[in-house]
Amino acid sequence: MIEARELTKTYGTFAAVNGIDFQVRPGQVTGFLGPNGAGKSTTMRMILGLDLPTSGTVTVDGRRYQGKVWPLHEVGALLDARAVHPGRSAYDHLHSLAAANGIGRRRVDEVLEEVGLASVARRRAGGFSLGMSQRLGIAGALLGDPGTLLFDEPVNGLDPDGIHWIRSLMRSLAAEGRTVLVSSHLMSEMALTADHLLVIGRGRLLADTALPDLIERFSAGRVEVRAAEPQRMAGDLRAARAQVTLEPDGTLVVLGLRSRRIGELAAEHGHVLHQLHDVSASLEEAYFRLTGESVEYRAPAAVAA
Ligand SMILES: Nc1ncnc2c1ncn2[C@@H]1O[C@H](COP(=O)(O)OP(=O)(O)OP(=O)(O)O)[C@@H](O)[C@H]1O
Repeated sequence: MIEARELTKTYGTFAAVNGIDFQVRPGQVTGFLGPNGAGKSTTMRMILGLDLPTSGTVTVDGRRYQGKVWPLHEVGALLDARAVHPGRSAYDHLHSLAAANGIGRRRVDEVLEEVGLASVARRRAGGFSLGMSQRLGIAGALLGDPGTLLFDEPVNGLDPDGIHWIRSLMRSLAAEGRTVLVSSHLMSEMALTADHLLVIGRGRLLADTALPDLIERFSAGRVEVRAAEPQRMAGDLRAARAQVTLEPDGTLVVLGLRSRRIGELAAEHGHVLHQLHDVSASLEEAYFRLTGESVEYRAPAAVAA
């Protein structure tokens, strides 16, 4: 379990992380989401002890970082996949990490196999593609078989096969009872991987929620109706104080009445309905609405000529 209390990191007067509280529980994948510059990497660096909080605390399994980087058998992390000496082979890189942590050679072979790099283990890491570097970084995180794992943007540079692989890896690590925190700025990717979400924007926590609850929160009771007589149906719905929009394809988008009541109303007025369904927000939509105010770097809107 990772636990942050009032966690804050300031650079001069700028608060990159601004008094956030959260728990990352074992046995599930927790997605850490937010726009560029939201404070995800800074938070992860503080969890790992690579950066000290300006104030507040963060603990891993109830313990505070004690001035040394967490040993690999406690916390494994993928932060910057390119942070490998370019002249070293994948094997040598992992072996030196292993040796510094009292981990045997056999485990190096195991993780190389697990991440699919066994056949290129003797090649220079400097010649690796971004996807291969990501795999090497992940191998480093797994080396000590730790109970807590942090992955910063792990699918960067991976092809669809690689993306699928990393999703299953995260899920199986969580299923083994480990604590897994994965950062991303892509909601669509997290939708397929995470059980729980922490959403951050401008250094503040915007949501700490199970995935379905986030969707529910932004769905706002929108109902779509297709009726044999859309105009007459719209009139009857408006008379019942609903807000109704008639789309060009004849669909009525209704706000302010639940689908059950709309069905009853249709029966009362003798309408034939072809479709009646509650529209839930997509996760992407929920995310954009949640973070809309906190996007730091946005392309300027096109100026009309
Ligand atoms: N060493 C530093 N000195 C000054 N400002 C910093 C430093 N490190 C980070 N920041 C600022 O803190 C904010 C948060 O950065 P951080 O890298 O944590 O964001 P992020 O959510 O990981 O973004 P991204 O998705 O782009 O990686 C940014 O505005 C960044 O410019």
